[in-house]
Amino acid sequence: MATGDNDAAGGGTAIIDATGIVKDYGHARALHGVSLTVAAGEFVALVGPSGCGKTTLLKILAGFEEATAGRLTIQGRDMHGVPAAARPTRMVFQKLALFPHKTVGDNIGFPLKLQKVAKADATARVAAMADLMHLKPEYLGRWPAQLSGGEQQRVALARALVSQPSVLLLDEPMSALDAKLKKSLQAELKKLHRELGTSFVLVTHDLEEAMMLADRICVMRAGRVVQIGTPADIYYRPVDTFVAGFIGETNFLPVTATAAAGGGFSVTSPLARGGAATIAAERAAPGAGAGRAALLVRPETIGFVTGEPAPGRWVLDGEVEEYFVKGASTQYRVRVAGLQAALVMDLPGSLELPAEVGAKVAVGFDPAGAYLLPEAP
Ligand SMILES: Nc1ncnc2c1ncn2[C@@H]1O[C@H](COP(=O)(O)OP(=O)(O)OP(=O)(O)O)[C@@H](O)[C@H]1O
Repeated sequence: MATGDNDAAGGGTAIIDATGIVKDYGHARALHGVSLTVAAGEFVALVGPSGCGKTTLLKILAGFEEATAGRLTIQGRDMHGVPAAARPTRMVFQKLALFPHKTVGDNIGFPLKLQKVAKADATARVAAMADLMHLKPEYLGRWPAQLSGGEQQRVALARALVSQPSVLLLDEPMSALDAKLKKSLQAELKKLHRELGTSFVLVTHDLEEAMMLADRICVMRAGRVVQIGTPADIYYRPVDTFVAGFIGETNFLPVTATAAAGGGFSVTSPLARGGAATIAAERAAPGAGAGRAALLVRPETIGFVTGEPAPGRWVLDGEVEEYFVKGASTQYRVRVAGLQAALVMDLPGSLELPAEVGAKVAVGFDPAGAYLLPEAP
């Protein structure tokens, strides 16, 4: 779907409806009119380069920052002037904000104490939440410093969830964890989301994490939303070279496009052998038009060509610049004359390497399976 497609996934009821959110810090504009809806029970990830405004947007949803302009409703209620504590949202920060001098149990139960929940009820809810987060009962009497980093992050999650918020806002909650712990907490987070039916909005730098966890990904750039869509939309149907390049390493082949019947395009490239190729209308971004354009060719769709290429394939000649054995796959970088960046290819991993550094090679792909984008600005 194109830019501005903010409809909640699956047409569910919007729990968060943010329209035209502007945020100025002094004279600097951090958000330039951002619109986002989040459906009840949906998991949305906010991604984008450092400083693009992800955390600012999350803080506005949480009530830790007030928007300069725009309208925010949560559960149909206008949030203007509503303090964080009175919103049906809870936020988990990148840096743990656990109280060091309260026990783990008191940390988790703190929101219930504020809500003046009866002690027996609160104790039961803290125990249930600790259990859900795989925190052993004996941990409840410890100090936060006596738990590991991953366990502390689970305490922070338990504290955010104990008061049963409708929306959980997560600001890079896993960025401080090592790779293995991160993987296990990601799996737990996904399971938790499924079990609780709470809406999650996650800010992350980790694109794989966003692809794995989110129902929809919102890609931001310089205070604006560039595209909102399912992980498959964002990966296979990016609106431009920025989104395509941001979500995974990829290739852009300069092409010349002319309009073809049925809304598609006929494309040619001076760098490729194989003649004009037809790109169907559904394989062209809404902004792509006749003239100079970029063909998005994902690394996993390119292979070495030996002998006669299959009909319809485009073939480029080049030289192996580098390769990386990654286990399940091997990445090759092939220098092609006339192409700015080396062509990146991901081949299935194998014991025998198909080519060494410096080898003259031919690589090929099916242009009809590529995706046409407007030329990079
Ligand atoms: N309290 C503040 N005062 C002034 N400027 C701020 C403040 N908070 C953020 N900014 C600026 O607003 C812009 C957006 O910041 P924000 O933290 O929302 O970005 P981000 O996308 O979350 O970045 P990162 O991925 O690095 O965390 C940045 O240019 C930042 O310097």
